[in-house]
Amino acid sequence: MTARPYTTPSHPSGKLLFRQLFEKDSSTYTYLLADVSHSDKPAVLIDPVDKTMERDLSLVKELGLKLIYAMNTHVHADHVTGTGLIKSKVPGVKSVISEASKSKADLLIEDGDKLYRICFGEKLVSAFAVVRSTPGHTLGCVTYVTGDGPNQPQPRMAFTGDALLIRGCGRTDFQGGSSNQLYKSVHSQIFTLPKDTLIYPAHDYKGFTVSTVGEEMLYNPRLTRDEETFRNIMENLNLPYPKMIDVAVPANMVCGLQDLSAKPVEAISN
Ligand SMILES: N[C@@H](CCC(=O)N[C@@H](CSS)C(=O)NCC(=O)O)C(=O)O
Ligand SMILES: [Fe+2]
Repeated sequence: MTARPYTTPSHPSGKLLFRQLFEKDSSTYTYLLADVSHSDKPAVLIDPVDKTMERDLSLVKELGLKLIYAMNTHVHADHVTGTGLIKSKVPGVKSVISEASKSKADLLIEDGDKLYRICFGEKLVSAFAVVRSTPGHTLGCVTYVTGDGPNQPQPRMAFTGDALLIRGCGRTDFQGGSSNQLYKSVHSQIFTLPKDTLIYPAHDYKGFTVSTVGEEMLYNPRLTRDEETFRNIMENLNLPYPKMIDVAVPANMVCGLQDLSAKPVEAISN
């Protein structure tokens, strides 16, 4: 599977490489970010999917990047995360998820944490992303924000997982979901970001690729409403449960499949 050609521009800053990748069965977006201003080219994957792990790792290899983190925005219910398989293929990669998710991972992050790019041995140079806690779709949902602070690669991007979708939002009817909490999270943690912050969600079911905070504050049909109307909307979505929920949630509580007998990434053919 290849990336959608129209969704994979390089980042305009020239220093932060950016790719938006798509997994069609679950309509999931995976994001590849890399700091290409340094020869190590440290990189992270946000919300990789097990099915597209080989595609993603091939891209990392082709671009000469050094993958350091395989990050999850939350415990996904509709697909198995690729973070476990990635760890088994690329030694040294750390899996990341929130402490509040009650999952297992190498790094358990919480609100305000910064994920660093690491160059020159162990020297911490600059933050890749700052964590904002955005529960409501699940208890442990987080949003990763890049470019939020001085000397950070611009523009500012918010990887919102399922908390905020383009012209929509994540459902709140399982995994500790709460419409009141989601409403509060989006308004206090996402809509307070500068209006030109780019919104990159974990899913899209309508053909959208990117939005902005300002655009969603004006046009999101759910989150622009008052809290009671929002609760009514969420209580009446009547969505069927995700087909893979019984497989995906237990697997994702340990950051996905961990096939330790897998071949190293160098052995993956294109
Ligand atoms: N049909 C899909 C699952 C679709 C779904 O429930 N999507 C979730 C995000 S994945 S947990 C959601 O929150 N959707 C919100 C919406 O308004 O659609 C499947 O069977 O996998
Ligand atoms: Fe989800």
